Amino acid sequence: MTAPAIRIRRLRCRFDGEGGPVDALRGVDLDVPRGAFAAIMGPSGSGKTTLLHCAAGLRTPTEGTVELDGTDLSALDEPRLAELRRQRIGFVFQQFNLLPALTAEENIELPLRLDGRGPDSQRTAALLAQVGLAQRGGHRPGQLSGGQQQRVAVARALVTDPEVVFADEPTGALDIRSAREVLGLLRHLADRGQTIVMVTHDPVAASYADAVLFLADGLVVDQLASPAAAAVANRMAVLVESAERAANAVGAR
Ligand SMILES: Nc1ncnc2c1ncn2[C@@H]1O[C@H](COP(=O)(O)OP(=O)(O)OP(=O)(O)O)[C@@H](O)[C@H]1O
Repeated sequence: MTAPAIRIRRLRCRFDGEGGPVDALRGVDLDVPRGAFAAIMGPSGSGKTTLLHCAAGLRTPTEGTVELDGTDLSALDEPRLAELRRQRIGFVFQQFNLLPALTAEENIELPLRLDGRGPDSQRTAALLAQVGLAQRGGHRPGQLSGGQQQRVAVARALVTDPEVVFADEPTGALDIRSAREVLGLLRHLADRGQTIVMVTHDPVAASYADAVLFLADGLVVDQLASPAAAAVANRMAVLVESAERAANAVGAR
């Protein structure tokens, strides 16, 4: 049996908050098979971003393990971890994070340059075509719509042919139509074998994934396979209500 793209075991992450320690993750187990599109949802503060950052090697967990295609991230020193992030992981951010002075082509090629590799103009052109922007390579981010900028960011995340693309609220800054375009693109990439892990607050966005993982208070509390948006919204409503009840109970003490 081949290793899953991501294998997480007993993951804990504790922060030193102003009011004392905060347990953002309290023992998360998770497998993401290769070529799967997984969505992570949960009430505000449930640990979604912390989980994404630990899985992507951006944050060192307090306890537990993260394996990327069999590589244990905790066994790597910081230079090797940075190399793994550059070569084996793609990241898509809510605010696109494109460099405004660079063209779409130059933004897409940036991860290769940062890794000491020369750009490959054929690959850049193929990626631009794949995200539906074949004619826009010479445009700067300011000359593109939000949806087009996010599609450039997706192409940039793919340029190193990463094992996993992590997306943190990739449609959070987009209008409905652009959001659907970006989600359709992510779905298409997953159908072609790209592993994707996406944090989202939007049940419709989650419905594009193969499975949704629900977090509450630092724990995985539920999963839905082949999720329909209405079922995701119902599950989230219950989780948000119980998180609010718990917060009120703490406040009343
Ligand atoms: N750097 C930090 N220092 C202290 N506490 C933190 C830090 N980062 C996150 N936390 C706390 O850890 C918990 C989980 O945060 P996290 O950002 O992972 O949640 P989230 O589910 O992504 O929330 P949201 O949906 O609001 O973005 C929260 O209680 C948060 O306040």
